[in-house]
This record gives sequence, C-alpha cells and structure tokens, in this order.
Amino acid sequence: MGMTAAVAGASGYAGGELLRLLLGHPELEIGPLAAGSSAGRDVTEVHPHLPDLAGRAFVDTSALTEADADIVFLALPHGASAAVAATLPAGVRVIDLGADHRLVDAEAWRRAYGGEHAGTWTYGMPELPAAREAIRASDRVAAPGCYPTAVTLALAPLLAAGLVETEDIVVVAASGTSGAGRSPKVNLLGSEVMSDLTAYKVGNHQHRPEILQALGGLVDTPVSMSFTTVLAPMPRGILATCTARLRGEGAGKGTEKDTEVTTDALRGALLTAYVDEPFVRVLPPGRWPHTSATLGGNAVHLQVTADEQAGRAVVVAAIDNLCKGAAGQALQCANLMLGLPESTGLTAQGVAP
Ligand SMILES: NC(=O)C1=CN([C@@H]2O[C@H](COP(=O)(O)OP(=O)(O)OC[C@H]3O[C@@H](n4cnc5c(N)ncnc54)[C@H](OP(=O)(O)O)[C@@H]3O)[C@@H](O)[C@H]2O)C=CC1
Ligand SMILES: CC(=O)N[C@@H](CCC(=O)OP(=O)(O)O)C(=O)O
Repeated sequence: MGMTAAVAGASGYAGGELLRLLLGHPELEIGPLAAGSSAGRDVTEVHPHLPDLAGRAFVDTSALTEADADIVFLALPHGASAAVAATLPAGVRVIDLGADHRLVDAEAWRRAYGGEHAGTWTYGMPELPAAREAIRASDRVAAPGCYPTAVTLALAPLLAAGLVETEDIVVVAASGTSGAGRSPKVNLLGSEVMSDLTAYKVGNHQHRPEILQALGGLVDTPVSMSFTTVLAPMPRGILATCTARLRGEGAGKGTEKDTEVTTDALRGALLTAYVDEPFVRVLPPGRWPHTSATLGGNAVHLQVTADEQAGRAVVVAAIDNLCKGAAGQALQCANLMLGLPESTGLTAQGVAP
C-alpha cells in the first residue's frame, strides 16, 4: 500500500506547487488538502492547472488532526505552523515550508519575524555536509527559505574550501513575485510590478540570519554579509549574485597579480562539492545561469568566476523559488524521511521557453 501525504496551506502558491509534484509522485497518495479561507472550494477553482484534482475540496486545517497520513507538509504563513503541528497525530512526519522552525537562535527569529519562536527542527538542505543523514533520521524538518537555498548553495563550497573570506560577502538577489505568496498586496499589483525593478527590505531582510546560520556552520570564523533583495517582473525564479573576497596573500588589493585563487579553483570547489548531487548543476565555463532554465524543475544552476581586478569571487545561482526554493526541496526531504530514493517524483529538467 502506498504512503499518504497531507498538506496544510494547499491553496497557496507553495502548496499548489507541492500538489503538482505530488500528482507525479509514484509512491505518495494525496490525502487531505487543507486551506484557510478557501476551505470548502474545489481544488481546481484555486489551482486550475491541476485538473486531476477536480472533485477534491479543500478541508479546514483542523481536519488534519484526524488525518491518517505518513507525512504532513505545512505551507502556512510565518507563525502559523507550530499550532497546527501540535495538533497532528504523534509519529507523523512533518515538513514545515515556512520559516517558523529554521533558526536555532530564538532571539534572531523574534527579530526577523516577531512573535514567539516555535523551536528548531532539522534544517532541510540535503546538499550541506552531513545534512542528508540528519534529515533521514528526523521526523520534523524545516525546509529552507527560497533566497537561503540559492545563496547558501552558491557560497557554501567556496567557504568550506577556504577560497573566500568569511567577512564582507555581498549578495544581490532578484525574485519573481510568487515569492511573496498569493494574497493580494498593493506593491504586487500587476500594473505596478510589470516593467519595474526595485530593491526591497534593504538591509533588513528576514532571510539574512538564516543564510548566516547555514554558512556559519561551515567555517570557524564569523560570517558577515550585505544582502539586498530585488523584486523582478516575473512570476517565478530567483537569481542570486553573490560575491566574496578571494583569499590568498594580497587578494583584494585590486591588482591582477595579487590574487592567488583562480576561476579554476573556484569551479573545482563547486564541482567537487556537488559531483554526486542530483539537483545541482555547475554550468560549463562561460555559461551563466538563467532563471527561465530552472522553472518547473528542482535544479540549482551555478556559475562562478574569479574577478581578479576586484579580488572577488562572483558566483551566481538560479532556482525556481516555488520548486527547489520551496515545494521541490520539501519533497526531496520527504523522500529522505520516508526512506525513498531522494529524487522520487522530482526532476532537474525545466520548462522552456
Ligand atoms: N512563495 C515562495 O516562493 C515560498 C514560500 N515559502 C513559505 O511557504 C509558506 C506558504 O507560502 P506561499 O504559498 O507563498 O503563501 P500563500 O499566501 O500563497 O499561501 C498561504 C496558504 O496558507 C493558508 N492560510 C493562511 N492563513 C491560514 C490560517 N490561519 N490557517 C490555515 N491556513 C492558512 C492559505 O489559505 P487560504 O488562501 O485558503 O486562506 C494558503 O493556502 C510561507 O511560510 C512561505 O514563507 C517558502 C519558500 C518559498
Ligand atoms: C518576492 C518576495 O517578496 N519574496 C519573499 C520571500 C519570502 C518567503 O517566501 O519566505 P520563506 O522562503 O522564508 O518562506 C520576501 O522577500 O520576503
């Protein structure tokens, strides 16, 4: 008999992407689908791109208490997950796609999100050192945020290999509008977003502590990072441009010969770290990531160079924020937790054009 997955927040963007993936998953049946204000509506009214769910109605979140599910995905607004998790039957595996259980430091969580910290679950980024084993052994996993997925996977191998300095990292990352969820917001009106690019939450983005926590776990010295997010006029995708000072005697002084770390060394670190990873692709030399190439798939596309004049490594990552940045990564973790092959129901191939 197959295993069953239930979803809270199934009417949202991340929830909808998860349903799309679950429909193609050979080992997981779709159990109760819970929503907030959409409870009672047919799933296809909210997600017309999922016709195979016609006739299925969203239930109220309280119905999950009775759910006979092997795994429950929580795709709820920040602050709402702990109360729902507390009502779930003992022994059921739970993955939180929201931020409630990602941070170890309760004070950092309160500063970023407000309200009380709900606790810390296993961080669900399988590509980090030793993470896969921890996820397999956990029954509670916090799926990483969308920006933290792109930025951490871009920088982790360079920091771990000691090729870049841990301080003075600079990241500018652009996201499509679905990153903000589907509830109507004034700054997301189509007529205002189209043909516009703007920075937002400058110097104050809630994902910075999460990225610092993930990267800080890889090195012995403090990590500092300027992090600027940009809203891009497209529905999906994140492009993170990350730069860090090259290590080595004289690196960063601004002349070519001062720098010891080469592009080949940086590429080598990425290739070595990700050689066996099913969803991370280091692109051939000279080809830079496109968000459009990642859409609909669970892939991360990476490219790196040593900008010797600036004395900095430049590494660029592209992901689909709703797939590898949310639902796909959560399903990757679910496969591990359920003892299934990690890639079950997932693909690294995208949709184009
Ligand atoms: N969008 C993204 O790219 C990413 C999102 N995430 C995280 O996933 C979570 C969901 O995000 P997203 O899908 O974008 O958000 P949406 O706003 O699109 O969806 C929110 C979902 O939560 C439901 N909901 C809202 N309030 C309640 C409540 N009080 N009780 C029960 N259900 C409720 C909504 O139901 P209804 O609409 O029916 O009221 C809807 O199903 C968030 O924590 C987000 O940070 C993580 C990574 C990336
Ligand atoms: C475009 C946009 O507004 N993006 C959101 C991403 C938030 C999100 O999805 O948060 P988690 O990944 O932590 O769940 C933002 O920048 O706040």
